[in-house]
Amino acid sequence: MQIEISGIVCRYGTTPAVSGVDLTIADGEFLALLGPSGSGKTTLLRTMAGLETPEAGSLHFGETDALALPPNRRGVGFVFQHYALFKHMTVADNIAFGLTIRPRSRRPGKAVIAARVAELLELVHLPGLGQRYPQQLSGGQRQRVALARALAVEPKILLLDEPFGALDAKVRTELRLWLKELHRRLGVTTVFVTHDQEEAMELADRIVVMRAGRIEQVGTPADVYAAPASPFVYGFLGHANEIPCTITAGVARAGSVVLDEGVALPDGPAVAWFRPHQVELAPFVDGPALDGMLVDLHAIGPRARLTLDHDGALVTAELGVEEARRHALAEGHRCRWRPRQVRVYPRA
Ligand SMILES: Nc1ncnc2c1ncn2[C@@H]1O[C@H](COP(=O)(O)OP(=O)(O)OP(=O)(O)O)[C@@H](O)[C@H]1O
Repeated sequence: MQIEISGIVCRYGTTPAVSGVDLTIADGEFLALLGPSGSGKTTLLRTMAGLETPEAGSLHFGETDALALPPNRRGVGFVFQHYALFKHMTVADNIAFGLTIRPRSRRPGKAVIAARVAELLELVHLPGLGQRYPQQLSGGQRQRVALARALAVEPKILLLDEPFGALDAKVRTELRLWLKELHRRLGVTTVFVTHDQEEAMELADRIVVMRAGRIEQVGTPADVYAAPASPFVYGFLGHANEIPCTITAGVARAGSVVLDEGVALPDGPAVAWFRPHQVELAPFVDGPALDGMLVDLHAIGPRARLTLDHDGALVTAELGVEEARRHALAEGHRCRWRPRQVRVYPRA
């Protein structure tokens, strides 16, 4: 089911939460809403579910005006961060819940519901656990039950609000892969909220980066990572370094080092951003370098992480442990370095 969001504005009292969002989500797409706390992700998701009413804008699911429908008529399945399972019901009854509360005319018979529950338990890899209660399951298992419950009513749209937020890192990673596979099999249009850029990168077909109630950038994970539209997006997608630079006729320089030769910005001061793995240490084959004092050096598995003090700004570099060893580095040493690649933005 395609989702068409146009000019959505939401406010809590006088607090703006979503300030004019336009977005088209394709049928079958897996879309991540990514952004810092308070950027409006959850409010936008809840608006799609019908749990918030926007003060302006329109929302269509296919040709249908979704805002004209109550939540239970929108054909959406919803999963929250904290497994909102009914504690006094078995896993099977939890999963069946959405079907059993349907009006008699649309309610399937008991045998059909039991078969559907068994099928969903298989789907979420929990066969045979239907008679347990939620407290007899691990956190990861409870989230899978929550997902099975959301899927029971065969939603056209699945809305997930930090579904793995409360779980530990290992279980999160497992469930991510599992969710990706599930989405591939079912093809349900899925929108999920996360503030974890790695989760968004790994799962989503497209990422919507939100900031203060607005969309800052929309694109595939590769696009957003390779070409962040703003320093905000750049900084949000992973560890980032920034150094001042000067632009002259489209060439960005820091000291005598040419950082980029094709900058579409006017002459004058600007800021060059780069990632730790894009830092190169001398000896280079050729060319000038920047100066830095090594203030910290430690290895994390096969990678070495260095912190350089460059004119009072701290720059993080990351290289292979072997390469770091070849440079015979030690804290307190001066290094010559340069970024291999940068993105240049106007000075804020
Ligand atoms: N029930 C509420 N009452 C008043 N203000 C609210 C309410 N819910 C959210 N807000 C405010 O609306 C803004 C957007 O909140 P929202 O929860 O949508 O952001 P978010 O990006 O999902 O954040 P998080 O990642 O922390 O969940 C914030 O300023 C928040 O403080």
